[in-house]
Amino acid sequence: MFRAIAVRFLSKQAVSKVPERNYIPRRALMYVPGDDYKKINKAFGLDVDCIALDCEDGVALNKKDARSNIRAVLDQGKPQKKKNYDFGVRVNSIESGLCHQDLESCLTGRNLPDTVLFPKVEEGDHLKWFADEIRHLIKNNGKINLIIYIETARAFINLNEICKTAMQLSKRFNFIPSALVFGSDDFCANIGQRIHWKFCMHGKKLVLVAKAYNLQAIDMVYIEYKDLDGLKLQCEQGMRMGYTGKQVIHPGQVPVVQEAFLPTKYQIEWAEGLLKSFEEHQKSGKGAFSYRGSMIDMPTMKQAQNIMKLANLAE
Ligand SMILES: CC(C)(COP(=O)(O)OP(=O)(O)OC[C@H]1O[C@@H](n2cnc3c(N)ncnc32)[C@H](O)[C@@H]1OP(=O)(O)O)[C@@H](O)C(=O)NCCC(=O)NCCSC(=O)C[C@H](O)C(=O)O
Ligand SMILES: [Mg+2]
Repeated sequence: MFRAIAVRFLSKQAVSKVPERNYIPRRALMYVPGDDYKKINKAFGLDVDCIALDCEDGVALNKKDARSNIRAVLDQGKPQKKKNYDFGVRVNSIESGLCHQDLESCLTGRNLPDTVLFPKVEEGDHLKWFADEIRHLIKNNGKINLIIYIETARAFINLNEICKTAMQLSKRFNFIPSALVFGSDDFCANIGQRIHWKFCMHGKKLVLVAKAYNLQAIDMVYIEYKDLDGLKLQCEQGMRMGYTGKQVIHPGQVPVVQEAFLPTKYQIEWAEGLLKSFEEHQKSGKGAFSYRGSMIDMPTMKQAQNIMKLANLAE
């Protein structure tokens, strides 16, 4: 009796451990240097899922007052576009000594950004620091999404602990963990390498852990920004690994990435047909059946649902 109650209690705990979240599309996550008004205005005219005004690496060390520009942009209110988009601010890392000033500037004005992008997170304690900061800074029950950057060897070693801490803290503090980003450029610098195409193993680990915690996984930046064929190829590789989006640094990259992280017409047609067929077979009492030469059952049906969900959300 006691065991049955304990099992029921534990399984309830396990189920509620990783919450479902509202899905905010972030196929292209576009950086815009926060000190550059011209680029900021340009970005607001683009059809892009996520705009991240940057205080960190896209901004020179002697221009770190970018945070004041960003505050001014936030105070004017989020520019409205035909389609909603995620409006974020990437602050500097804790280690830089600039993070507190960035957060103070960007989170205490008239309007909050939708999302804070938090670079170079290496351990759970970094998130405790962050949670404590925003507890003091954000007023009136405001809440933000949090995107966590994984870009050092230590971060990869501590990945599970980082996500677990984020989940636990989010129950008590005013942020919602939304995504992990693979900061491959910083990762290369951290481990003393130059070329990052070979780091699939780490990229896969990031996807795996992100999915375990219902987080989006956002892939590496492609710095050869004029090579759109190479970008497309890398998007496809990332998508096949399970990434849901990619970092972008130039307007020319946006349409390629936005398109690449959508299901193709063929996939949508396949999924629609499969779902219809699945329903009919369920009614006639068949769990498994044949569809266009493949065996279909519950997991394949869920894959088809994922495709349709993505297609509908990004419309
Ligand atoms: C890479 C760039 C420095 C190139 O800039 P530029 O020479 O100005 O490019 P173009 O002349 O081709 O630009 C054409 C027009 O587009 C505007 N533009 C360019 N980039 C952006 C942008 N990011 N956002 C908005 N608008 C942009 C130009 O102003 C031109 O406008 P117009 O004259 O009206 O036609 C530049 O693209 C750039 O600075 N990109 C951002 C760099 C950046 O943010 N880097 C850091 C992020 S990457 C990262 O952090 C990776 C991760 O952390 C890791 O560790 O891996
Ligand atoms: Mg980085």
